[in-house]
Amino acid sequence: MTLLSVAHLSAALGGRPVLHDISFAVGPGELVGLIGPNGAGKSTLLRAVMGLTPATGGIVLDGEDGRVLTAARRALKVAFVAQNRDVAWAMSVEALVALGRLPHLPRLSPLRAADRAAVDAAMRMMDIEAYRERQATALSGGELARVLAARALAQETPLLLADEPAAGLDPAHQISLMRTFRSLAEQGRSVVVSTHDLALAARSCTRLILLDRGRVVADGTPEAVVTADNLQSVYRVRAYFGEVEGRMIVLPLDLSERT
Ligand SMILES: Nc1ncnc2c1ncn2[C@@H]1O[C@H](COP(=O)(O)OP(=O)(O)OP(=O)(O)O)[C@@H](O)[C@H]1O
Repeated sequence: MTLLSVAHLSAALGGRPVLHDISFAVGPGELVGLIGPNGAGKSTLLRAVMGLTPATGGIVLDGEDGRVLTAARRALKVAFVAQNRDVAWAMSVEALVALGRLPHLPRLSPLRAADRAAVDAAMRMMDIEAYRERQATALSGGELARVLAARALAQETPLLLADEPAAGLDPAHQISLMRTFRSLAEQGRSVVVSTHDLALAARSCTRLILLDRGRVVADGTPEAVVTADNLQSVYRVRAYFGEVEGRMIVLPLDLSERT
């Protein structure tokens, strides 16, 4: 069983090929880290899965053809935390998080008890209850990032895609975000999260997909993907590798001297 399946996906932006023949499937229980250098195609891939960027190839979301899903139906299957954190309107944090419930509500209906519970739970998970009444446009970068993640969590979809959601978060909130994602996966959902934090990805994710210049160059366990060779050939860095509490540690140290 898969919640997301991508087959031979290719995309071009501004007339330039950006994704080349990408195929993978993600099943319930997986927390997949999407890694790769700047410009590798991580955002384009996530946006293509969401139907926000034109692409060729197959996309199946929770058993339905992603190419023909209506926006309303898609919103019941997949939530998206975008890299762009612009908020257009000065609304309260609580109202913004509650937008995540719209796909579940009949048109113009007020929130029901279950919707309020989902909003409260999402705010608790992202530690933003103290900002409930604050204007979303008057938060710090990391606070706003947690609010936007909470909106996606409130959507309670089987599949969650998040584009660099940990960027700008302090260490405690980064760890707690990844714990939340891990716990969603353990409940049988699928999460795909892009990040540049190789250490966090290696520690938290059940699987990593490494993109380079629009192609999948490695896909497997963190130990199989975050290797000295891959860091050298894809990121051009050398790193320290270790293990603490049974989990992998990786710390980029310097630019690679090998060519
Ligand atoms: N609107 C656009 N028009 C043309 N090229 C684009 C456009 N948006 C992105 N690109 C190019 O597509 C490639 C993939 O970009 P993408 O944003 O998917 O990479 P990324 O892996 O998410 O990068 P980053 O880690 O820097 O966020 C890059 O080379 C980028 O310059």
